Amino acid sequence: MNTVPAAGGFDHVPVIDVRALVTPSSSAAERRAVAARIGAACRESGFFYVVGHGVDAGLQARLEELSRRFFALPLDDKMAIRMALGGPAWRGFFPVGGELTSGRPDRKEGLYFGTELGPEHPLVRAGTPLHGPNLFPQEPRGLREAVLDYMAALTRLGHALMSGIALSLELEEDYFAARYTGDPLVLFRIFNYPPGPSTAEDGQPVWGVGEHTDYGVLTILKQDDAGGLQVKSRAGGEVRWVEAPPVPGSFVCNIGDMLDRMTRGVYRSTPHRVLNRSGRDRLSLPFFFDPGWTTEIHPIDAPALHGVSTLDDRAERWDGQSVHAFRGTYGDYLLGKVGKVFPDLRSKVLS
Ligand SMILES: O=C(O)CCC(=O)C(=O)O
Ligand SMILES: [Fe+2]
Repeated sequence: MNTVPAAGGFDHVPVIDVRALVTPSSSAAERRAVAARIGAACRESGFFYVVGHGVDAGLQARLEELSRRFFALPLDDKMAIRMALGGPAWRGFFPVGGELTSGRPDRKEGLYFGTELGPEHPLVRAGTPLHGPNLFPQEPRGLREAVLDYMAALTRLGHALMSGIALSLELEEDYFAARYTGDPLVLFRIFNYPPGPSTAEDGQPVWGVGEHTDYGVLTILKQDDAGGLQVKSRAGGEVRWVEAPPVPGSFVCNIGDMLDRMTRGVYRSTPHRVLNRSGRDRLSLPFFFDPGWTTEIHPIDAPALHGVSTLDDRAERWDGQSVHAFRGTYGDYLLGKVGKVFPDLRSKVLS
């Protein structure tokens, strides 16, 4: 039996043109060629940029401008939609220091959104955490429409990229849609990372976001031109933090814990972190395209993965846990994580 090769290092995040995956008239060979590049990136670093994705540049510019105007509002105005008011739907604003990674406050403020669901939706009626209506601010006008349009566009892109990931594993293109992401759990955040000293009084670095992995299958991130996203590369025992600098017109994609679990560690959920050294605000918009809440996560029986045995990486992981030990639904996994990042809100979500 083969084993997963010891993780080699990498020195950059590749840029992949995914036009063939978002163009219905593309040929099977064109789609497979893109998929092969995605597969190589997923095995090597778990990170890749996408260009040629077809998401409207005007919509992106509008959303970025409105987001900056929101964060420039007085704190009291922003707190009018604070997360405590979103209840179990887990939506709204949190101020700088309000979110923790590995127990330490991140230097970022943000807005949480998700698929807009009304009170009649069965999962909302059942009181399912992280499902419900969004909290939109009064000001700036138009943010609501921009967020909803952007989530719809990125959901389409998420489906297209998952079909490429399926092809890269020699699976049918709709493998993930048929089992996990047909009705995806979509979480969308808009973050502002204010500038500030890079060390705290206790000498510890002040991260915009501390080292972590993402929880689901695929994250699609829009970042502005400030830079500061770093990806962990490990060659032998040596750790190196590789920058993922801004690439105009691109999104940064990365694999989450659930795809790592499904592929027995072959597609890597790679740790990353943010350090804003630009001296100005950094805006970033991560979009999480994840398995449906009630879907059970299983290792994939793919020809491309036959003979691979599961890598136990718990000693290396930021949270000291192995995703490969996990049994259950994506909802179970996510609930175990979210309580740790917002301890104050945990009782509201878990009750
Ligand atoms: O803001 C970024 O560049 C990364 C954010 C991130 O890693 C996350 O929200 O999971
Ligand atoms: Fe992340």
